[in-house]
Amino acid sequence: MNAIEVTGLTHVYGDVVAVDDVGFTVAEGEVFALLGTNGAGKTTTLEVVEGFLRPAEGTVRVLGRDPRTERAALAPSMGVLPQESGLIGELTVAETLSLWQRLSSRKDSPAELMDRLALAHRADVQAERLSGGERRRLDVALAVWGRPRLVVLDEMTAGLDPESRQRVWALVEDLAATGTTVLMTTHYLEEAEALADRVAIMHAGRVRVAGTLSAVLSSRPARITATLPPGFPALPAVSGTVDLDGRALAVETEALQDDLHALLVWADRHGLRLDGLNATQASLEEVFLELASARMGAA
Ligand SMILES: Nc1ncnc2c1ncn2[C@@H]1O[C@H](COP(=O)(O)OP(=O)(O)OP(=O)(O)O)[C@@H](O)[C@H]1O
Repeated sequence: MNAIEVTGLTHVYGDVVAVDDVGFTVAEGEVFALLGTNGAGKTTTLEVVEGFLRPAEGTVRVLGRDPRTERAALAPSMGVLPQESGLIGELTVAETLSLWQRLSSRKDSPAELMDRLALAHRADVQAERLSGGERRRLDVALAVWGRPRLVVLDEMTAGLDPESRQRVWALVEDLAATGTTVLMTTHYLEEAEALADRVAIMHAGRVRVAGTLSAVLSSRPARITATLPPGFPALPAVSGTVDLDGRALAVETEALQDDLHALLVWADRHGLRLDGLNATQASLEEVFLELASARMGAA
């Protein structure tokens, strides 16, 4: 079953079309990352999924329910991390978690969560006195409280140092391993690479590319680079685009295996060494930047 089904979603603020005919599904137990440029419509999409916004058009089902009209019924199954912190400034970390213990129908261990998110030494500090990263970690603790069936995480590691980011990743990996569905946004592409089963890249309100990470990456040309030896003979025929700058060879290709094979056979036949030979798939960052710049240019 799909945990989330979004079809034809459009949302407008005044005359700004923030989300324009967006559709995607997230299977139960899947980690799905929405990526995109600033203002692409990610938070708006999440807020519709969370039931906070009524879309202008389209349908959204979350765990089989309408998140706007059935929010109360969904609450026990869904944890939400908004982009902006919603903590009560006067409450300490420990008080915040024990309040959650009383309010939530899900049970969890404040001590364990504080430990996992490196907040134990800050247990008696008021939320308003925490650092930005500590507040974010406390927000994350509330979102994952009691291992909900579904968590929606908007920029969960924004402003976190690398060690804290690793802790949050470990928490999300652990949730996913026990079957929680995760819908997340992030500006850190390595975060999507580390955690997500599938990604969708949004730009200007639309989903431009979606799929598994390997499908998204293989939709873009791969690259072979090498330094050719002095006086190298004529290059072999390859299907990709060859860029030769002196002895520096770069080939952009949709057929990485075939073109690499052709180059290696050619080098072998002529007894050549290809210094610094490197063959790589496009990175998520390349896909992202290419989409953003192409679409902006076209806009
Ligand atoms: N409350 C609002 N009123 C008017 N316009 C809004 C409002 N919230 C968002 N927008 C506009 O809607 C568009 C999408 O914004 P949204 O916050 O969904 O994007 P985002 O992808 O989450 O961006 P970011 O990565 O910067 O957080 C932007 O053009 C934004 O300026």
